[in-house]
Amino acid sequence: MEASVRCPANYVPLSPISFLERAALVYGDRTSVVHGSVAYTWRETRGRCFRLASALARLGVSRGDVVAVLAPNIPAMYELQFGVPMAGAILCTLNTRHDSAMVSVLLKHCEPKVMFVDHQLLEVVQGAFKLLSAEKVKLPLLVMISESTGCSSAASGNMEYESLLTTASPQFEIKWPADECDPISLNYTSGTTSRPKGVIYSHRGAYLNAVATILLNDMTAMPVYLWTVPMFHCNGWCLTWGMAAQGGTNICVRNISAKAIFDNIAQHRVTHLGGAPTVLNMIVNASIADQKPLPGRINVMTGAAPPPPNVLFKMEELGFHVTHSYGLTETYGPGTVCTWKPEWNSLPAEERARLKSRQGLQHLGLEEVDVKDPVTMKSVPADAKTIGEVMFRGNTIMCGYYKDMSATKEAMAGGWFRSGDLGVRHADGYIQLKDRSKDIIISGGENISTIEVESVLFSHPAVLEAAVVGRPDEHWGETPCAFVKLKEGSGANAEDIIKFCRARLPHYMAPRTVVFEDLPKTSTGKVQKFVLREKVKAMEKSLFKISGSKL
Ligand SMILES: Nc1ncnc2c1ncn2[C@@H]1O[C@H](COP(=O)(O)OP(=O)(O)OP(=O)(O)O)[C@@H](O)[C@H]1O
Repeated sequence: MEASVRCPANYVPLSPISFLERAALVYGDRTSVVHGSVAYTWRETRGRCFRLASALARLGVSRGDVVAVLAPNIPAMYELQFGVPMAGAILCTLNTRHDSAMVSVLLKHCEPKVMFVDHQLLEVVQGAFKLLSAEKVKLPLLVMISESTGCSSAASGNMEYESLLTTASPQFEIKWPADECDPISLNYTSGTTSRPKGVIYSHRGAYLNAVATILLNDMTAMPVYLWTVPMFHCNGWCLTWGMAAQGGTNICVRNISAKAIFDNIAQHRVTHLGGAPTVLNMIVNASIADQKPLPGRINVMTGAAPPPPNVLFKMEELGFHVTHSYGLTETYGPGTVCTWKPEWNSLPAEERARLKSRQGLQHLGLEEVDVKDPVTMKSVPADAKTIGEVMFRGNTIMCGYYKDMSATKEAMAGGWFRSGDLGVRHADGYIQLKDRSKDIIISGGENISTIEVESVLFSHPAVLEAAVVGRPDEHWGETPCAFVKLKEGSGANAEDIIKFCRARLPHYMAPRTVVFEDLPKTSTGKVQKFVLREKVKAMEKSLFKISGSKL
């Protein structure tokens, strides 16, 4: 329209760096980060991030460079989420469970200029550097993060985080993104189904997803957030930035256990936390000695894997308010939310848990989530039965896979981001995941949702954890094979478990084989089903098979 202008007065590229600037003004004296006996205010956190950015500039980091970090949820890890983008650089947070070989592969791919490493993970990085040196790959500058503040690590010959901050200038001019679509971070996928892919996030997407995640979490101002989600995973589902937006307090914990969760909730009067269903499972199976009464309302956001209804039910029994969200690294973490409707409160508890285990609809940052036939691109009918691929479209979809244009184009073909997840749509519009396309079992021409079978297994009183994969079968193609970890002291056998499932599922969906053992998981709480499938093949002859059982 005439006289409508775009100028600095009415247009500023979106960036979550602005959350920190505002937090230091609005919440300056309030506690920003707590880790053991260490605590900072928002003014101090901003000051430390300035020093970090100016130290990075002194080390030669400039716009567009990658800075990597391998560290658990500690204050330095939080500060890097702001300090690195303030220097104009791109933060690459690596998974703390990776070994030297995987770290070396990822470092070779992302070519960081500087690498920060927690002192407990130094050996992993040293191993990775050795491998890179053997390949004559240029190594990044290494900065070690020590446990105690201000200590020097001259002995190891590396720079040290606190010393770097102490000697850095507190003055720094933030290198704001020239364009809001400039990259802010590089996140590798969990590697559940294949080799991790490098997902590029923009300042704009990070800003929008942080705001959407705050809203879906019911986060009002000044929440107290317990960090049970790794900050390396999708920048802590974008809440590293979101906590600054709301002037919250970040409670950092190096190692997560049920005891640590209950202790920190009580000590800091935690209002929010998040976690994959494995974390929820840890909470509901906590020993009586580890449990403590909840000091008030606690909102828990779960996602990253399908939450079994039985686990949701037990969380509710303990008094937690769980919000279920679903997404991928490619959607900046949370992408949908199972928005809770007040009229559901009066339903029986099992029904409430069943409704909540659905993945819901897009959050505010996305335009649309749909379940489509991947070939015709037609939406499936909302009949809760027809399976299609879950696809997304909107402003919080990744910019692309780093250095992989063909994978980027393939993932976004047809104007939608293709998740590789299979789902259905219910009559009320909510979507529900049935499986990953790589995990679904096809038995005698019927699709078997491993998520559905696992939900039943989780409701068995003796089962602590369960995962189902297809076992090759000459006649049926595949039959379900359950890997089960039992609760301590419980004595269920394979026959009990198969009978239990047969009483609750169509016969063909019930496992025909049960293997008792620990489940291999990624550090983001997903079961590595490809490992289980390999085991099924390798153990083919020695597996327990219920004698005479027929589909
Ligand atoms: N709420 C949820 N319910 C069911 N599954 C979920 C939920 N949230 C996430 N997931 C699963 O996690 C996947 C996304 O995981 P992530 O991006 O961390 O990497 P990955 O897919 O596990 O790794 P890779 O792509 O390297 O195999 C989704 O595609 C989906 O299968």
